[in-house]
Amino acid sequence: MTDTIQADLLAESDYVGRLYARLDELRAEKVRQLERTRAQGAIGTFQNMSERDSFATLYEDRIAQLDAVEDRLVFGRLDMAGNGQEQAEDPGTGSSPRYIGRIGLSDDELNRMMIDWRASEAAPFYQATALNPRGVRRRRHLMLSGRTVAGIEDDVLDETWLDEGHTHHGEGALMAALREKRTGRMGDIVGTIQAEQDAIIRAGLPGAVVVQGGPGTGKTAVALHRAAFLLYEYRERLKNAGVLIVGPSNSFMRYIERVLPSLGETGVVMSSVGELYHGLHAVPETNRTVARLKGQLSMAKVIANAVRNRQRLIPETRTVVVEGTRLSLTPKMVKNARERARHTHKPYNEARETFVKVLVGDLAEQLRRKLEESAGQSSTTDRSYLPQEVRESHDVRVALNLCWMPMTPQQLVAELFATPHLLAAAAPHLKEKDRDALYRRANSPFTEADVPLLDEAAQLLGEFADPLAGAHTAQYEADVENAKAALLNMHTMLENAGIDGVVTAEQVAGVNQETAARLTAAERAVSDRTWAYGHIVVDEAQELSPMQWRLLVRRCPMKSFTIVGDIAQTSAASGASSWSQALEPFFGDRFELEELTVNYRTPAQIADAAVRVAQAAGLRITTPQAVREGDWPPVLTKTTEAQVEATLLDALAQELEYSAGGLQAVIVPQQDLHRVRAAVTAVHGDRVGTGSGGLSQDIVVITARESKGLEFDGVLILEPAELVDEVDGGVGDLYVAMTRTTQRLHVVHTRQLPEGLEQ
Ligand SMILES: Nc1ncnc2c1ncn2[C@@H]1O[C@H](COP(=O)(O)OP(=O)(O)OP(=O)(O)O)[C@@H](O)[C@H]1O
Repeated sequence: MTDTIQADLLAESDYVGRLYARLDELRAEKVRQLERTRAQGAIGTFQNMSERDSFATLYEDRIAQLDAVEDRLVFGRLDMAGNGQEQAEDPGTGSSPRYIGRIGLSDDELNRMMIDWRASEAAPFYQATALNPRGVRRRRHLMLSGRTVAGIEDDVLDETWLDEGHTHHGEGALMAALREKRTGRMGDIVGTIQAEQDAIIRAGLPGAVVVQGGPGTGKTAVALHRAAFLLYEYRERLKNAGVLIVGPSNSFMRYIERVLPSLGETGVVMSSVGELYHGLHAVPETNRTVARLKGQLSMAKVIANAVRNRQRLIPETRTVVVEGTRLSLTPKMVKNARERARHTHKPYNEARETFVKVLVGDLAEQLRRKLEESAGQSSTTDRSYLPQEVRESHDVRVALNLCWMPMTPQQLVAELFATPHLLAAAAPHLKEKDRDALYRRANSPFTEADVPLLDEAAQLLGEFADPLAGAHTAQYEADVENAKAALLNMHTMLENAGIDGVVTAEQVAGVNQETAARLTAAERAVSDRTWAYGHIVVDEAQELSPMQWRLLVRRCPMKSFTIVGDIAQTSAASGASSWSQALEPFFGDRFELEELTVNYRTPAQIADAAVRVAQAAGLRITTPQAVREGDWPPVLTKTTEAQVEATLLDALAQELEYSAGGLQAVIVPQQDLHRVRAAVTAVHGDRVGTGSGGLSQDIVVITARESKGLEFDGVLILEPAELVDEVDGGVGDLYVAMTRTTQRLHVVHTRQLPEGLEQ
């Protein structure tokens, strides 16, 4: 190492040390503040306690944020043609540097020490080029090892600096980042964001931005960095509304979950499409016909019909007994009450209150007349208790419920698909064979395709509050019961101390509601189906059905979206075949289409094979330019049915040697998943995981569908022809599977290979 490099590494390490010292100081200060707040104890009024809790949460969040930015706190330095706004002059270069890092840092006197990568002053770090240097003389990447600078990469944009001796080059910060072993968790790319990516990340908040890009072009990375940017740039606007990030599966959400915290953002709501209906963990929909049918926009009408059909008339007069008096409930009375209830235009469960009120009033009037006739009393007698008697009559409850039963979305959807005549009435436009395909037992688990239908039903049904029952919600009643039990002990203590009656169970239950009001936007948003987000990021968006789009647009009425995906990777039966077709019903033509063109993940030799397979099958794809050639072409191993398992295990052993501690995926057809996982586990034990794997597991056995969005150092595919067959002959899943690797691809097959795979 030359003396200049050595000296620069030391000088930079010195500065970086000061940045970390500042981070430690801030952290210690917040820890002290938190301890002081907690030490105030659980005394004082509810308001004091609630303020104390709010401060404690604030400090805890800040400490978590400061902890999360520890790794590679700073990664860049810009030497600008001085404009008086920079940090203190560097005596070595005579320039005024800007350090770029994960968050902004200032010293005690408010002198800027490091700029947040999202600030506009940091933008030239990502955007400056030799042609348009934007005032940058030198861009420096700092590669950290712990808290010291282990490497420097320079990019000189001012040619007068080229001879100064203060420039260092290696393989490049980007290449070094791409060479790193995968951990099963996505990392941030904040130090090496490329210009075409940066332009998308920094696009404004309003409107919908669609990012189309082939495999490995950084769509997911860009989407997440954009979320972090928007939260920084539009903090005030997004603070209360929050940002929702939606991805295809739980393993994908686990794969990306650490990126935003590492960028200093913790308050984002993340959800797979199967979890979008609060409290429900929907399973994947494996029946492609069902997925296609339930994904169609016409399902909204089916659900609306199903709700309407639950408001029934009665064919003939029915007798109901109230306190021994026989009353008549006529078809006309029910029809009139239904009309009045529908006229309120309220959701089903809320409109039911009107329905019940009208009929209870009518029946109470009938009862009054009958009582007066039989007793011969005048109408001045107080009869105001009669409606209550009518409400409490068992007969009346049964009769009214039969006409207009209060319902949950789960009940409505489960009964709709389990009861052929209900479906026939709600979906007359469907062919009988399609309705038969949709049939399933009432207790079957809900699938991802049901999620938007449940959401639609919830929208139309509204809150469940039974006017035939008490005024409070079940949750409130439960809270009061809990509080009563908790207070019993306390009252004894207070009585002993000569005081009582200070708090009631109702007050304590009320505090629960206040607590709910103090939760962060993110926490409230998760549990509130009607929450309107300020921005939604959708990853693998090509897979969404029209009904899923409808749900998401409802969650963000401002239609501020970042939508990333690759049309060529569509495999869902109800997924998109073009962005305009998918988005037109919701956004019209009001969306910006951006394209990413460089594949950072898959080496060219393997990416080319994937492109050949896609093109041979007639898939229209954009072919991104791979940044690396790679050391290995795809390895193809043919075997027989009898030998397939042994061959696969041999191939895996070989690949594990190559990947040497990296993450290895075995991607198999759905039908072979359990068998292969068992066989691989028998040999490799608890090294074998599912989903994206984890730090302790370096072998992952999954289906092509599950591999969507993930990446591995090596990929071993079993029977590609089967991956094609299981999605009705589409090559989308095989294309996805082939492009998950950063290094090697090995294919084991007994059947003929799909066209294009062999060179
Ligand atoms: N600018 C960059 N610097 C360093 N690494 C990058 C950069 N851009 C992308 N990458 C890396 O390339 C890989 C692929 O990125 P990402 O998963 O975001 O791509 P994608 O377009 O979503 O892929 P796919 O559609 O195939 O799932 C990731 O490991 C990511 O960290």
